[in-house]
Amino acid sequence: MQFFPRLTRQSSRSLAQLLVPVSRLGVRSHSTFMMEGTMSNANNRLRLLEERYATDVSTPFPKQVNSVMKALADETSREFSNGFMMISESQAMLLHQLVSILRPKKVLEIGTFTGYSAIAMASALGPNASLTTLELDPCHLAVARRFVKEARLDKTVEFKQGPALESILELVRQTPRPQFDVIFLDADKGGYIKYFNHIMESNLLSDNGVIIADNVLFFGQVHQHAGYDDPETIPVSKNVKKLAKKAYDFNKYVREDDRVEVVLLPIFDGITIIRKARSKTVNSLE
Ligand SMILES: C[S@@+](CC[C@H](N)C(=O)[O-])C[C@H]1O[C@@H](n2cnc3c(N)ncnc32)[C@H](O)[C@@H]1O
Repeated sequence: MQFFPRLTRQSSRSLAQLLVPVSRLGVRSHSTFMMEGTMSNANNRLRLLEERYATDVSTPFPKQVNSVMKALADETSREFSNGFMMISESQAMLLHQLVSILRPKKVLEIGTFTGYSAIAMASALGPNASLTTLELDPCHLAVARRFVKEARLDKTVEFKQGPALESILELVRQTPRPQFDVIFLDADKGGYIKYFNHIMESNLLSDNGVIIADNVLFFGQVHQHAGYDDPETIPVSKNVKKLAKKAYDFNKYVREDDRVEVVLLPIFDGITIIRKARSKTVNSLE
């Protein structure tokens, strides 16, 4: 049940090369690799190097957004003490790739922060497609708006400021009621079950749509709630433990909900991909 790859005997020779301060790795902070202080683990350092390698050999974002995204990531890491909330570059590349494959007409993001994931997804949308993103904090939103404009995506991205639940209810009241083909769930972990239920009950997810829920292995702590003891566990704050428990509850909840089928991927900080169970879709033959 290891999230990070274990070092083998052969790879241990290169361990010395990995024992460098994280600051010298030239990486920015993000949610994938935990907060400072948990970086003492050699496996984590290996993972950071792999992340850099992975982005190097992946197709960069389209030219018109690439430099904007770099500037946004730099500013977020520099100006926000909680900059680690932003997804990593390779996770952003994955979202961009998924949107390119799925070709959604409508995307909903719950948890904008400074707009990094919104730009990653919106820059993959086709003409006439749109992304709506929900954010509580006006300071986060101000940065997001500025960079979305800079990326020339301001006609594609719609922002809604306020508690996500209120914005979801506002969407439910719209006529016609929108349906989303991709929903990226990345706000307060304690709200995940509530948001998921409103999405399902109000039919905000299209029949072939997907919900992508982030941080479902919250800082490597969630599996421990399920009784998977990790002898190398790193002490974490009460708050991290509390939020991990919320992620644990969400994972259990969606797994037991027969309206949906789910797969939890042990990549990044854990992502779950959720779709409607075939028997529950309008076009079902059953
Ligand atoms: C993990 S960050 C989102 C990161 C973003 N998707 C990215 O990759 O850059 C979570 C965001 O959700 C926002 N948030 C927290 N609680 C919220 C709520 N109840 N309603 C709306 N947004 C909320 C936070 O202010 C924060 O900006």
